[in-house]
Amino acid sequence: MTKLSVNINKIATLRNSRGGNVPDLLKTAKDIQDFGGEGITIHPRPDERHIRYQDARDLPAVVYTEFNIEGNPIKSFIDLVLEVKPTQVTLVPDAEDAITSNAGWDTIKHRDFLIDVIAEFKASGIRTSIFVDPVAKMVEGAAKTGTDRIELYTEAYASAFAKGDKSGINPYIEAAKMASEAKLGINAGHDLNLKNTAYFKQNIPNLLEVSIGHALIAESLYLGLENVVQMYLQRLK
Ligand SMILES: CC(=O)[C@@H](O)[C@H](O)COP(=O)(O)O
Ligand SMILES: NCC(=O)COP(=O)(O)O
Repeated sequence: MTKLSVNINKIATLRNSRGGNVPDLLKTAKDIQDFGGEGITIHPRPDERHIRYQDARDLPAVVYTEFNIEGNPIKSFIDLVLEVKPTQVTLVPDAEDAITSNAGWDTIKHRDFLIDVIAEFKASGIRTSIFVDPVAKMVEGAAKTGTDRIELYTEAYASAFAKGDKSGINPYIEAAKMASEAKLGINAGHDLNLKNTAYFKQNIPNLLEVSIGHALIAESLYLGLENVVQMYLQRLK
């Protein structure tokens, strides 16, 4: 069983673009779960361009499924996660100015740092996951950090799939096998969408969770557009 955790960063992007509270992030999180979503993911970035730290504090009041907070474990992020105590924290090594996450951890270079941070989160009862590329050495390194899970960074798979190249799944199959042997749980995310998610799931049997945001929100716009245009036309008759 693979859980769908919906990343709501883009709802916050839209809200912040106008000030005010439209769309309402908390209501959206509640509705997503009422519609069957099995988790809510947020990725507060240091510049708070979409999710604000206050959103992370407010969301537990409405999140009744799994709450996953992703981010680079700088001090303010660590303090926030320890205060909010989500179900899971996913550590992502992104630079402050990155447009989006663009690489997994070097789990060899940063092993000691990861060991310390992961121990701190686990001592607070928070499940840990670390974002990694599907590279054998990085999965091996992850297993030595004490993390509960890894999140496989799926951008390379998604980009190959979009070009019709299904062999992009192969490194993920190998990485997932290694992770399972090392008793690591497997999550995945980044650029998954309605076209490429089923094939990924079919090939990664132990996939515990996917977090999907950018495409899911864009697809929701496309799939809802006809209905809403028609509703406006009704009001203008
Ligand atoms: C960790 C990851 O894969 C990202 O996809 C991220 O959570 C999305 O962040 P943005 O919404 O800021 O692009
Ligand atoms: N961890 C990945 C995530 O939360 C969403 O990534 P994306 O679907 O916005 O690319």
